[in-house]
Amino acid sequence: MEGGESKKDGGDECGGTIEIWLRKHALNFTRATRHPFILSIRDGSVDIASFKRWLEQDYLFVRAFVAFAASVLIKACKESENGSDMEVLLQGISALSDELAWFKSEAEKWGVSLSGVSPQPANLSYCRFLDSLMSQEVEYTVAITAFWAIETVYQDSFAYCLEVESKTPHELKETCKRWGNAAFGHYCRTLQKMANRQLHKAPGDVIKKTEATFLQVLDKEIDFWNMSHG
Ligand SMILES: Cc1ncc(CO)c(N)n1
Repeated sequence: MEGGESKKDGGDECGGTIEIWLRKHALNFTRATRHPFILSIRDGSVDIASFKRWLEQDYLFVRAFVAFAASVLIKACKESENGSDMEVLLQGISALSDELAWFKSEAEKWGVSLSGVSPQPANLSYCRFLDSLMSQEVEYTVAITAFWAIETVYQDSFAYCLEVESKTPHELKETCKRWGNAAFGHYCRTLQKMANRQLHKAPGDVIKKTEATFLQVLDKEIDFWNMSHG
């Protein structure tokens, strides 16, 4: 399909299935990673009430995301022929533990109480979608690609807010660095290789299902950013 027969990972940075999809669905990807909320952080015009709403809702999302990450880890242990997938995902889960602690301290910094927050409809819908991907019937290929996409939307969005020309307010730099930093970028590229490797050996129906799931993730991410408008 993509010709890279000599590559054991099923495709290099420009020739894997994921790279093809990123080109094919560039508009959707851009909508998810260059959302008005992100643009407002980058140009310094961000409404702090919107930021606080995002912070509250994302804390709840990350708690649900931990369970999804655990389900992807289990699939990797059972299905991946590559033992290093499990190690990458285990490290990712350990980073999510730091992330939850970070949300708590960040909320305190902004005077936001996380204990009484209830999830908004877009958040509930995203969490239900994650739940559906946790089922045993969902292939590792589908799950690891969704996992990659979820992390990558944040990486790409927040890295954009850290570019030299950006006017991101100082108080939000730390938030942007959480996902926009180079190490997180490297982690996302590792996840991308893992997804590509799976897709390279997947049957056609699973590839189709994975592409549809990727597009669903992008839609859910856009709806999630929309919540910040209140
Ligand atoms: C909604 C959302 N998508 C992706 C991430 C990345 O972990 C996050 N924290 N929240």
